[in-house]
Amino acid sequence: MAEVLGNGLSVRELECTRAGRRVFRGVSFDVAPGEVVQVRGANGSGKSSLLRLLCGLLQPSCGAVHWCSRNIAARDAGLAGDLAYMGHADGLSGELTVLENLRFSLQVAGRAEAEAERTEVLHHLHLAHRVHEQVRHLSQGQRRRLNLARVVLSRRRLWLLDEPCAGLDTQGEQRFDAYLATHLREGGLAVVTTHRDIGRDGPCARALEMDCFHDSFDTDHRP
Ligand SMILES: Nc1ncnc2c1ncn2[C@@H]1O[C@H](COP(=O)(O)OP(=O)(O)OP(=O)(O)O)[C@@H](O)[C@H]1O
Repeated sequence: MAEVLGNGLSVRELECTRAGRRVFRGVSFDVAPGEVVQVRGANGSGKSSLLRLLCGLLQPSCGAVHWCSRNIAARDAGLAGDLAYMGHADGLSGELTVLENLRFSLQVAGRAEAEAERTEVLHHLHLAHRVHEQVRHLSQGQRRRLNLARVVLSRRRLWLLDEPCAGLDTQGEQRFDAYLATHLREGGLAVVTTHRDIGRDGPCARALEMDCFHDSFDTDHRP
């Protein structure tokens, strides 16, 4: 196996099979500190599946993911303590308020003390006036903003974000871009699925086209 990064994410010859069907194979790439990889591709090409493999929620049928040179399949690679994952489902409790949801997440992330920072981020994401409302009363875009607040405040090194801008308005997208830029500047890493052009002008931004990793006879995912 080719050498893996000692301080980042290394993906080698990754193959994904779901319900007995191969989704993709031969995916290899590295993400070093300060870099973002933008995962692109047609519907069903495996973008979400890739992210779930990267954080260990799915097991690969072939290949491996290494975090700081340790295989995440070993479960002791330290990935859980470094990872902020945003999936399609937001994982928020509709019964709890914005503040209660955030407090709970930050406690789990070991960042319960980040109160001043929390206030600032909520203000920046235009959620400050909704903190005592139940999350079930928020719009989809507001829920996405709250999820973004969770990711930002977790201060984890590795962001794995699945369509983080879905439902965000233009201002929300700009806020996301700003937080991502700060994260990278501070040495963070990110893998992001999105159809928007994020970070493409940055020196370390790279696109990963999932449509390149399918069997030629499998046309199910093609537009
Ligand atoms: N829970 C599941 N069980 C079995 N197969 C699944 C499951 N989830 C997704 N798949 C299949 O895996 C393939 C890739 O799906 P995935 O959601 O990763 O694609 P995607 O590129 O993220 O799609 P989209 O752009 O529509 O969100 C699809 O063919 C899909 O049918």
